[in-house]
Amino acid sequence: MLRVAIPNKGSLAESAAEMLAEAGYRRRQGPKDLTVIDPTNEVEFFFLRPKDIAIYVGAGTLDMGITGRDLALDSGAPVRERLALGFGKSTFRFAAPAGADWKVEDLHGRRVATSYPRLVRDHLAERDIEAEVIRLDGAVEISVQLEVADAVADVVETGTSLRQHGLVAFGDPICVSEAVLLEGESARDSQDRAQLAARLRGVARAQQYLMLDYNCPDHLLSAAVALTPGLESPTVSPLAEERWNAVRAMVPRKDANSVMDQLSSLGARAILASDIRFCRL
Ligand SMILES: Nc1ncnc2c1ncn2[C@@H]1O[C@H](COP(=O)(O)OP(=O)(O)OP(=O)(O)O)[C@@H](O)[C@H]1O
Ligand SMILES: O=P(O)(O)OC[C@H]1O[C@H](OP(=O)(O)OP(=O)(O)O)[C@H](O)[C@@H]1O
Ligand SMILES: [Mg+2]
Repeated sequence: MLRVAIPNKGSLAESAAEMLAEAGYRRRQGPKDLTVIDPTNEVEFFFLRPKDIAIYVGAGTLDMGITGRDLALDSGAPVRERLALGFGKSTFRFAAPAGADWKVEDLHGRRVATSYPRLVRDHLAERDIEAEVIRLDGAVEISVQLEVADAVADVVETGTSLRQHGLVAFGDPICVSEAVLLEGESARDSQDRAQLAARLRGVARAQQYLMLDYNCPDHLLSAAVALTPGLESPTVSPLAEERWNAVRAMVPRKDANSVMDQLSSLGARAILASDIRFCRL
């Protein structure tokens, strides 16, 4: 039976559980359950702290795990990414009090507070910057105000937390992160690992697209098809109304509104977008 770690709480827990349920796996019954066996799919899930997941997978006691790329790197565990999952996106950045033009070199001889000490130490060491790294468990942004640090390195999603504490990010991102499916660095591939990865890929890819349906007269069809080429090519079927067609094509979710605007200006009608829940592409 494949043994898989997933986050039991925190930012990634809900989306990871949703994605696995969409992929056809069994959910846990209660929020305190630490394991669930899915006999149909022959998988046992372990609900662990996201920070610890790479350690279990790296040690080989669990076969695969879902956690953040930044957390996996910070753990130093011997793991590799099998698949990026497209949620839990964030950057991991240095930040310091607003009003000065901070550069990474300015951290030399200063104190940097973070919950990701290995990631920060490695990044600074690569640049020959000697700074004192102060490890905190959370609420890192307040540490400058409370004078235990001169700067921080923390997860930035919207940037609200930094702004609220008078901090500005500087330097290149230390890490661009998202949730990932991990496996041991030297793990041999197997059918059950491949199946979990393929199913999660099916959900992750589906979430990147929408299905567009619209009606279009013959004389606009080639222009409309150029706007919605689909993956291979769109499905075009005749409508009962003469010289009209129904067109169906997948479009990248991020482009969907702009494509719909363009189709509408072109003269397409009844333009509908719908979610694709999972797929095999
Ligand atoms: N807004 C966010 N805040 C924190 N982590 C985020 C955010 N967006 C994405 N993440 C990712 O979630 C992971 C951190 O999850 P984790 O559960 O450890 O922290 P948390 O959400 O701050 O929860 P807690 O502090 O309650 O344990 C990292 O991979 C991080 O990049
Ligand atoms: O850029 P933003 O959208 O503001 O999100 C990033 C913030 O959210 C997280 O904190 P969380 O609420 O998890 O608290 P913590 O720092 O105690 O973990 C993270 O550590 C940042 O502080
Ligand atoms: Mg946190």
